[in-house]
Amino acid sequence: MSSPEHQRGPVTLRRKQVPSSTTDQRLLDNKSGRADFIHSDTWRVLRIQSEFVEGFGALAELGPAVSVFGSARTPVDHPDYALAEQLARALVEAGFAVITGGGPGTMEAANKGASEAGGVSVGLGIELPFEQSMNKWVDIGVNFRYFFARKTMFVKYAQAFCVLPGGFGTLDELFEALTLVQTRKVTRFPVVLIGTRYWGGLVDWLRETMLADGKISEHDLDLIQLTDDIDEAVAAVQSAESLAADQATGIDEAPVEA
Ligand SMILES: C/C(=C\CNc1ncnc2c1ncn2[C@@H]1O[C@H](COP(=O)(O)O)[C@@H](O)[C@H]1O)CO
Repeated sequence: MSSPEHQRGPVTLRRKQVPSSTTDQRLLDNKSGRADFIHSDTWRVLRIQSEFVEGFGALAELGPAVSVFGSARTPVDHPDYALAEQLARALVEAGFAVITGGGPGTMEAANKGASEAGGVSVGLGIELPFEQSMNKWVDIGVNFRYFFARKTMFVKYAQAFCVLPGGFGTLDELFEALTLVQTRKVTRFPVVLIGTRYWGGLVDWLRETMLADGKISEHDLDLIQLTDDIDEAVAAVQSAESLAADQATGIDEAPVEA
């Protein structure tokens, strides 16, 4: 007598592996009332997947865009707030949408500048342990539970990064971008630091300590541009197209370092 056989999608189950119920039956049964599965990694994978689906869906038709980073703590009356507004306005005038973290401070300023200039003002919000809402200048907002899904969007939908003075969050975003470009995980794109007084010390340290100690190459430092001038920042952003074209033709090729 042949043993019972059960097909579960591509999987064949025999003997003791044959289940006593069908997949549909298990799906529709809710008798146990248990809900702890929502805290399992398997369920989280689906939530993570849905963040990518929603993010890609919301931003797929965005067009050319620049991600603008900077401190969540910049007060409205701080010169950096005005600088971020001015930068976003100039980016919109140059034909770019502006993407921020959707929060307060510099993010709010950039969204305000972009929205008031009639451009597309995007906020990629993040769920935080304390109450936090998207700033009122965001016109397309997507909220994320997971930092890494959100960070993918900043890179995927931007032609360049502009980085205003900021803290840990800003540095994280800056160095993630630089690492992605350095390791050629993304096509080379401009990373513009705005604020020579604030960033100058960091750039000096990168050159005098990190480069001098052989932890990065001269070519890696060339990825960063430092300026106080908004027009210069926008021009650097606009160089993204020619950078991409150079890379496609191999002009920008530097040897991959071991
Ligand atoms: C701490 C405060 C608000 C936090 N709210 C944030 N909302 C959205 N995005 C944020 C927030 N805080 C950090 N980020 C991301 O990091 C960058 C700013 O971090 P920094 O440490 O302030 O430099 C920013 O670009 C965001 O993407 C205060 O109310």
